[in-house]
Amino acid sequence: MSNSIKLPKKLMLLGSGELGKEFVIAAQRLGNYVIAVDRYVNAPAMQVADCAEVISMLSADDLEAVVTKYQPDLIIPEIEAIRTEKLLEFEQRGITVIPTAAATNYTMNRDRIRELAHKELGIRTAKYGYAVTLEELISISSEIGFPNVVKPVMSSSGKGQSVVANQYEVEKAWNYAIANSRGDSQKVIVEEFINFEIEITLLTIKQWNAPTIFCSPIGHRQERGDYQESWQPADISEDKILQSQAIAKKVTDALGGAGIFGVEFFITKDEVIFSELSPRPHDTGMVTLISQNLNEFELHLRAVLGLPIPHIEQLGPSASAVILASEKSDSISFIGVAEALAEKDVDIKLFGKPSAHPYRRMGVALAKAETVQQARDKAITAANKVLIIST
Ligand SMILES: Nc1ncnc2c1ncn2[C@@H]1O[C@H](COP(=O)(O)OP(=O)(O)OP(=O)(O)O)[C@@H](O)[C@H]1O
Ligand SMILES: NCC(=O)N[C@@H]1O[C@H](COP(=O)([O-])[O-])[C@@H](O)[C@H]1O
Ligand SMILES: [Mg+2]
Repeated sequence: MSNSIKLPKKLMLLGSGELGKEFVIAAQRLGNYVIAVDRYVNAPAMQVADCAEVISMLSADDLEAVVTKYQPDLIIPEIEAIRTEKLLEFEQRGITVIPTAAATNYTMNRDRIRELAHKELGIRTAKYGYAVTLEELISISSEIGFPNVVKPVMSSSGKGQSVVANQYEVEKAWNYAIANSRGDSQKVIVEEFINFEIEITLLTIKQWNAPTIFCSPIGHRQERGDYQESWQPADISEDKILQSQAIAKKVTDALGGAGIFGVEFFITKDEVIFSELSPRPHDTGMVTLISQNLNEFELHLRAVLGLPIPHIEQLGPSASAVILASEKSDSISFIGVAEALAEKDVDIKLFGKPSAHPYRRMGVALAKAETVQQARDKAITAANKVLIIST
């Protein structure tokens, strides 16, 4: 099989943030040619790619222009906000879209992936409903009960998401969701609030010509719907790992194609509840930059190129903690990196984003230790040492 794979390949990355940057590094190490595309100049992955293009990825015309210009072998989406109907057209023209054009379309809309998982595949999810007006949201919220979680169907990283404690907070949640919805979508999903013991990401690697394989589960903690820290391995029972693997296999088989998927679950005392998934490396999976022999970006690359993955090794208790900006700035420096790196088994990645705004993720601290708790403490301590200053 491997003899038939000819390198280098020409890869077009749609979205060039921190996840893309690590993917480009992995791709470059095998000599591939990468065109990094995003909506702004000097995005992290552009800094390490062969060339860069700044376009609106929601514009079919812009996508057509870059694809015509470069004629890539593969198109690799890195974010959700892409005109996915256009990807379908590229796929029909013979360009491989990762994992498939249909999968990117399913997962950019919370309602589409939810209907696939729950209605078509019969997978357990939180109770949910949809609303396109405030009146509908008021009515569906009282059916679902309180507390519940309201999210725009088109958003990511917690944008527009809020936990609603009672009926008096519904209007505020509606306004917040609509104001932070991607594109012109006016649809929100309201979900039963799951009081989970832990939430996990199960990195699931779907291969062209080999069985689906899994990484050890990653535990994580979120605030404002956005990831703050993650750790591996997550302490959950073997039985629940097998249940989550079975669900991840079912959903990723339905989506098809090849690549890594970050499949998110809520784990309660008795249940494994499917939440959502990314058809690409996952932010919480950045912990694999320190915790595995092959990180999630190298795994994604191997899977999409059809290269073998003979063995994934988990290297012991590990954690990641985010480095967030607190202010708006177009000119950024960091201090404290030396102090953070002075600790054994700590690493820092700064993404090189050209501008900051409150809560924007600018870097990540990684740590390994004897126990998961120690690794988490170490990663958080390191992240706190790094200070972002405007220059
Ligand atoms: N029904 C729910 N019950 C409890 N917590 C929830 C629920 N839905 C979401 N959350 C919390 O909010 C976080 C973000 O939600 P979700 O993953 O749906 O949003 P997202 O915007 O797609 O995030 P990302 O793009 O970073 O994965 C979850 O990881 C979880 O911590
Ligand atoms: N949860 C999805 C996620 O983490 N995506 C990552 O964040 C970047 C956008 O960052 P920005 O908003 O700071 O530009 C994306 O390009 C991707 O790398
Ligand atoms: Mg999520």
